[in-house]
Amino acid sequence: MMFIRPVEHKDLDGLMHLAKSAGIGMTSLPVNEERLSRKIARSVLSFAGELDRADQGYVFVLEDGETGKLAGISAIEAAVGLKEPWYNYRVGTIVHASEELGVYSRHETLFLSNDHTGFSELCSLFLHPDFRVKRNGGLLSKCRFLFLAQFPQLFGKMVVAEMRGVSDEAGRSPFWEALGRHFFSIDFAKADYLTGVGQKAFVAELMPKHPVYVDFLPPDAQAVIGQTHEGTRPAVALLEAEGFRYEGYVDIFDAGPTIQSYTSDIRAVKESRRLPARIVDPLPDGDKEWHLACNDSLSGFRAALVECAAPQGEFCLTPELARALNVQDGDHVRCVALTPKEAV
Ligand SMILES: NC(=[NH2+])NCCC[C@H](N)C(=O)O
Repeated sequence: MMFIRPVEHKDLDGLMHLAKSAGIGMTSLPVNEERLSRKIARSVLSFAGELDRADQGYVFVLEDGETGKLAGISAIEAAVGLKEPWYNYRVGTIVHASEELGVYSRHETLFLSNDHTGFSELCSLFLHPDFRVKRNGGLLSKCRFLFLAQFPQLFGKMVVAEMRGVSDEAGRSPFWEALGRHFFSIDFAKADYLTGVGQKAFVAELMPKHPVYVDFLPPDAQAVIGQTHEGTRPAVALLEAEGFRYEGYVDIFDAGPTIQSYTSDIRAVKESRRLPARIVDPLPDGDKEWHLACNDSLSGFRAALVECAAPQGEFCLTPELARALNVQDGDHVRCVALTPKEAV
């Protein structure tokens, strides 16, 4: 059985293995033992409640219960931008009008913003290719919503996710070539890597200081503003089904969209319920659908998928599931249907 738990120090080898299969370009999972152990250590301290909000990052791993292998990773930053500025472009409007001359023109304009300061961020999702089957991606991504629902005090009122923007196979981003390139004089991949590993001072030093009129960018750069990289579209669809929306914020480097939702409006947060667990074997009959379930514990957090009938007043688990979630009969679990009803 596949289940989710917080990352632990013993997972370093497993993470290195995942990082190798992710290849370059996945900046949140560098093939670098030192960085990965730092990432683990920070998460372990976060789950233990020993860090300030500005430093907290929660990393989850998907474990194959039979083999003990790590199948994937996902994470939430508690609050971005509280130590260093967090940047986006807001795609806004400037109107130039002169009644006297009978001129009215409206210009899409990119404004550098720190508007997402203090928001929580979904990040670092990676599922090993061998495990890209059977709802594993959904479990890895959506377990974070049960965690948000269970521990709202740890997170911001809004959750954002930065989606990868358009670039070609060689990693060339039309938006970067049109804009960033002139100011940073390095490749997109290098700039992306540096911010990914937390070296961000150069952004403040080198970013253009004035709003950028979109009309003045070449057409291929204009065309990718707010557009998602092909490979990332399934992730966008999954988050949109949970209520995430594009609200006009894009990445400063590749202009990929940032999608966002009020934490309490996320479908899986809003619809999740806390119910007493009942351990039974077999599960009661009825029209079965997939549910996400998690236990009540912060440092011992566990989540898994259960195929069961819509729960009525209690949540029925097999002994095997109860072991995976580390719950006893009568403990509480939080649960929600995996897929929104309208998507079935
Ligand atoms: N694709 C990128 N690496 N963009 C730059 C980082 C953007 C991110 N919002 C930050 O401020 O850290």
